[in-house]
Amino acid sequence: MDSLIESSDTETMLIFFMAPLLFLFLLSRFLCGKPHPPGPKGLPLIGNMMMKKDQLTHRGLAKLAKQYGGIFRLKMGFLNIVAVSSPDIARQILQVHDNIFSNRPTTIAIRYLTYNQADMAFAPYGPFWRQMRKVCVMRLFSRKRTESWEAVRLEINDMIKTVASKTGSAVNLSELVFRLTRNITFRAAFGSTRRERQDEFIRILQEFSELFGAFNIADFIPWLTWVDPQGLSKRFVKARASLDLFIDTIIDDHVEKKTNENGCIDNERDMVDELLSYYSEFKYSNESENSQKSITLTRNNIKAIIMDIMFGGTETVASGIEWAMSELIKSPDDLKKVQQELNDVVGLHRKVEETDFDELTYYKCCLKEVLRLHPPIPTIHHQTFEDAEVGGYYIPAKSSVFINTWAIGRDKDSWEDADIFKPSRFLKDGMPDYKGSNFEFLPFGSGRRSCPGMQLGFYELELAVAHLLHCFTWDLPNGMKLGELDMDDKFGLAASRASPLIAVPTQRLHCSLYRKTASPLIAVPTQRLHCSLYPKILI
Ligand code: HEM
Repeated sequence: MDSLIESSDTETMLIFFMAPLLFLFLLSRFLCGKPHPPGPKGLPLIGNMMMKKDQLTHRGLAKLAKQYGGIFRLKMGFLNIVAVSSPDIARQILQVHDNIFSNRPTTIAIRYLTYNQADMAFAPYGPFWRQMRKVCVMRLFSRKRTESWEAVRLEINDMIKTVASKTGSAVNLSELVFRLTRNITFRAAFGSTRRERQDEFIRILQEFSELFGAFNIADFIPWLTWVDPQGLSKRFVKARASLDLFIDTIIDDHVEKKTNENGCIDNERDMVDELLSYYSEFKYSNESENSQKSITLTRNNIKAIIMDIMFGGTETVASGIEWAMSELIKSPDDLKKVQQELNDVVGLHRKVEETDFDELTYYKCCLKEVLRLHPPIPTIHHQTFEDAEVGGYYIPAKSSVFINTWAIGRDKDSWEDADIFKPSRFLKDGMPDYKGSNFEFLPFGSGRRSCPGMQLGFYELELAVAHLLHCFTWDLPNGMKLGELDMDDKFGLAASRASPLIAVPTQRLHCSLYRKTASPLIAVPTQRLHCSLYPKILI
């Protein structure tokens, strides 16, 4: 009897809780009148969570798009995911309905490790994000901030010297370029000091990277957050504590330097100096958009922005350089054309300079082709503020939207021989550019949340690859044939090569051009003229 009462109680409870939800669901469908996008059928409650991990990568999603179309839906527990791989739907999301789709989805790891979205990349779309973006674009990534551009040149110089010392032997190019971009970002963010602590910082970044990528069931079934079944919380706390320890000492040093020197000397300013100046320059308030507004950055803001730069600007650029070298080594005709162009425009008696790029037409086509085939961030993640309608489908508020730029760059309707490396396609007039106005080519995204570091990132890519190709010719090691070069990618923060790129450099350009400082001129003087002609001036 008791159990009968209990079961009928449970049913009543279920009806009590479920009925309003069902009613709201039917009401929203009635009001909206549009169907959800198609997609694979899932199980009750968990939806498509049993899908294999690789089905959720850019390649897996592209496969599903062949079955369900350019927009489809996945249900992961309580989370609604919409995957897009059609240029036209991407345009509707990033341009036509940009205001509705400008939020970023977050996870428990992201929220904790960004000090509750105190950064720019994950800040909710709104006045705070706008201010943070203004600070970053105007003060950190601007072309006027010559220190960042100088950091790129200095570190590339060092990298070339390292390669020159290894000519004739196999070089792990992947490792080399990842070290290069980490060094550039570290120098731009913290200045040239503190190098001895760089390894410590890299270990912190690696732990952050693992935690960002870890599958956390509580992200999909929120009531499991309190249970923390995978025990991730302890790792989050430890990772953030080690970042606090690391950056707090750097911030303290900068504050001390500022106090001692009564402000920094302009050409010594690193990104931490720039951010510190926002302690006093602005005061942020939550007032309306048009009111007089200012921003004060807290230590947490500074730490979170520095991590944005480390994650946004390191693996992305390294992956671009690594793929450019891979594609060109695999395609000797294109490599020959690029090196001939470098000979014609630059010659072999000086280093390639930024001013040469306008004339390096074929080289620039190669870089665009690399970004088309291997966009470093292969899926861009956005989130809806409110219910929306796209492509005739209903997209509920708070859906995560994954724009598969990897699949879009290989879309057969937009690109001839879409899977083939063919830089010459970009020689034709009217070909899409990478800057965000062509939706069949979106390596830096488009619209409000597009990449603010595009100019700096492209400069690093352009300069590093040009130097590597101008100074050296590259061959595969141990007689490896071109067809044997593995071109698989792996899914992480950036879609880098699955296996490292190893190649053997042979010198083309004299590397004395890459000496850090010219060696001093030493000579022995013998007198010709009598020195009384140069009397000391008597005061
Ligand atoms: C080849 C190099 C790079 C590529 C391909 C790249 C690509 C991207 C993409 C696709 C996005 C997302 C756009 C969207 O959501 O619509 C993004 C955002 C972002 N990138 Fe980059 N990026 C590169 C270099 C950099 C560099 C050098 C930095 C900083 C130093 C940087 C900082 C950021 C930040 C902070 C965001 C978030 C912007 C926001 O949410 O408002 N990126 N990037």
